Amino acid sequence: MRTKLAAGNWKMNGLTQALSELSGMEEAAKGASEVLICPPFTLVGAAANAAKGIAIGGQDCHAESSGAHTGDVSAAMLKDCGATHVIVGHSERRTDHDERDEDVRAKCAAAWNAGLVVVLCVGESLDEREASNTLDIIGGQLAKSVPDGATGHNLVIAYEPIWAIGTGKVPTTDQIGEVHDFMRARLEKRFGEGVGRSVRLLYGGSVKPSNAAEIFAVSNVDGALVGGASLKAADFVPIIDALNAAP
Ligand SMILES: O=C[C@H](O)COP(=O)(O)O
Repeated sequence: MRTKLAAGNWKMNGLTQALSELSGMEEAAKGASEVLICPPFTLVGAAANAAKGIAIGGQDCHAESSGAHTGDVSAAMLKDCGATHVIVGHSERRTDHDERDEDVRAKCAAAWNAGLVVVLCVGESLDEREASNTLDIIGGQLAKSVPDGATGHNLVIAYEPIWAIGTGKVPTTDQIGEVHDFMRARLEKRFGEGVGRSVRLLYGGSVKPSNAAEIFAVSNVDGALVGGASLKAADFVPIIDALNAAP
């Protein structure tokens, strides 16, 4: 049985005052689902100290554990200040920082070396979907981005169609289910049924209180990676509640 996961990615949002939102999420986080918030680097340590019953993660890490990389943060540094998870391969990193699957793979391995759980993002562009290439793209990203050594404890995959991020556009539940079933099958084939069935698969892209329950009812959807609607407890709590109530 996979424990469901409600993950919030605050992206480049949040000053110190934003930490007050965490306390508003704590009651909902007592439910059956795990709750994870990934604030900007500047708030990771403070969030880890403040949060009760909520896991804290980074939004990226460097592939090396230390060295001359001005402005970067290593997985070991995230772990050291209280993070338990890290997002890697988000499409905004792939676009803004030209990250390729090989980079994502190296970051994932570095995070595992530091003892962090990785939330690894995959997803197709609108052009790729309209060309009916979605499953090829997702299959390629999974093959190239995920290192050997995955387990249900160290890896979470987030399917985030790029065209659905921050746009209010959401795939149909059939489209989400098709990709999630495909990812499950690919993970089972590569890592064996035991591991493949234990890796949690999140959906991300314009998840809101109004559509969360419908998305969480889709087969092989084990939770969500939520951007905008994770910034405020008033928006995120109904999503956590919907996940707690999901079949
Ligand atoms: O990491 C989160 C995703 O990019 C989704 O963002 P969004 O919920 O604002 O569409």
